[in-house]
Amino acid sequence: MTAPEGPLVIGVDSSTQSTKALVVDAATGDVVARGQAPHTVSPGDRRESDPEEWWQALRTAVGQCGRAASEAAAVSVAGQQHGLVTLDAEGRPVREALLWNDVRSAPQRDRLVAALGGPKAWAERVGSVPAPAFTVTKWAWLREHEPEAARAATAVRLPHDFLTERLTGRGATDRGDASGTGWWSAATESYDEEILELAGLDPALLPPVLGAGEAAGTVREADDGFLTPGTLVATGTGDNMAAALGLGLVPGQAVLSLGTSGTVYTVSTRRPADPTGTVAGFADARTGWLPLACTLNCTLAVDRIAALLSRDREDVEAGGHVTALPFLDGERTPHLPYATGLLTGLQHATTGGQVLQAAYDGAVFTLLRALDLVLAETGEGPGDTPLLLIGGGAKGVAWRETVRRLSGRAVQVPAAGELVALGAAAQAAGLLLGEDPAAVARRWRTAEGPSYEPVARDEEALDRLSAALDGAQPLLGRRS
Ligand SMILES: Nc1ncnc2c1ncn2[C@@H]1O[C@H](COP(=O)(O)OP(=O)(O)O)[C@@H](O)[C@H]1O
Ligand SMILES: O=C(CO)[C@@H](O)[C@H](O)COP(=O)(O)O
Repeated sequence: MTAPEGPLVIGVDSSTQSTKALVVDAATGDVVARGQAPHTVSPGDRRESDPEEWWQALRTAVGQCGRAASEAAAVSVAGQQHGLVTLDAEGRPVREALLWNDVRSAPQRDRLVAALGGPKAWAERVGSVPAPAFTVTKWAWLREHEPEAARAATAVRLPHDFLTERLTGRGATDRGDASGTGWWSAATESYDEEILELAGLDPALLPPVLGAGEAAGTVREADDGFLTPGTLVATGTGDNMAAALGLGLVPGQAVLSLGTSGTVYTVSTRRPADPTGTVAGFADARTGWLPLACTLNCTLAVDRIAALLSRDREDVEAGGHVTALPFLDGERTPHLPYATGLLTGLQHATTGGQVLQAAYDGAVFTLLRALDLVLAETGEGPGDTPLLLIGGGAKGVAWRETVRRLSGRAVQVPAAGELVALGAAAQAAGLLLGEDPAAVARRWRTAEGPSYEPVARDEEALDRLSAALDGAQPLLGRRS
């Protein structure tokens, strides 16, 4: 390997299933070392993970990068959004973190939405109508179901700022991830005291929200050698905000990310405020906005259906009229927290491969429907640049071909696979070099990769999926 041209920086992606770490040459964007360590998520209706495991996974993944990691001059941590981390006075988790895909807080969500005056009030004030994913609903759930745990919390954090604090010893968060809590107002760009009061959360438990380009601190002495004490630590951000940075995204470009969650988003200079709640009006990790829609059932749901059918995930077949809405664990987009999966149109002639293809179609359909609304929030047209396909699923041919067939758009798959970790690395490089991190990523050419021409949109499948969703609303919306 050639010697790096510039200083080294570390980008960390602490997402739902694993932590990934990259050591990157800040001058060229070349990845000089990488590491990865898995996370455990509790099964059943709980979606919880131990923050201590994230910390150990971060140490393992960075440790796998070897000497390059200890030579790095700056580091940044991006994390799965929304998770509720509660800490005691010693900085230890009071209990496991409640994750973004845990829908048990749906009743608390409904009560909070009503208490502030309904969806429109939330959209105008916070930028988003909270889904049960949002941290504020999880805090309300905790206070109701485990009041002793809520009382024991002396600090409330998001996943990425918990990890950043472990590195620096100082609490801090950023506007991007703060915008997914539900208690940060997009209108005033500050914590909303009325909402905190409604949720029963003392603002003193929250970290300061740092501005774009500020440092969270430096790696503290106590950290026994896996990073060099004094290394600069950037604010970090939510994983979707980091991927937007990592792609150097500009208004007019749209992203479809296929991971544990499915997300569609773009960046915008206009502050989003969608009262239907489909589009979350997140802040980005700079000074702009990140209108985004998120589904709960993406790669894991389709992989589960492949496993039920005993098929490889690529073993799909075209044809037939089977329709699947793979809402295995409730769904966020559309807002159907109590939904379960639906299969309709099965016939004697239906094959297993067609059922699997139907699951892909169902997962992609909900994302593409939401993408139209995401783009509408920017006030600009749909744009004619290719749809950027990222996340673990972007490696799959079945995913890519389903997106092409149901979108009718050109699709580009960035060759750089780890856009969240790269975005965090770009943030670290931006801090170190005094540059805009998105400009750093554009200089690194992270979005480049094979492009696939548009194909005719499969209107028949889209109509069938729309009809199935509309027809099944009463069934899918019911609380069992
Ligand atoms: N070669 C592949 N083809 C299709 N899907 C893949 C491939 N490799 C990984 N995946 C999918 O990627 C998912 C993980 O994506 P990732 O973006 O890393 O998740 P997260 O960030 O939510 O932890 C897995 O659930 C798996 O289904
Ligand atoms: O809740 C959201 C976005 O609002 C999710 O996108 C989470 O941020 C989790 O991301 P992955 O682990 O699937 O990347």
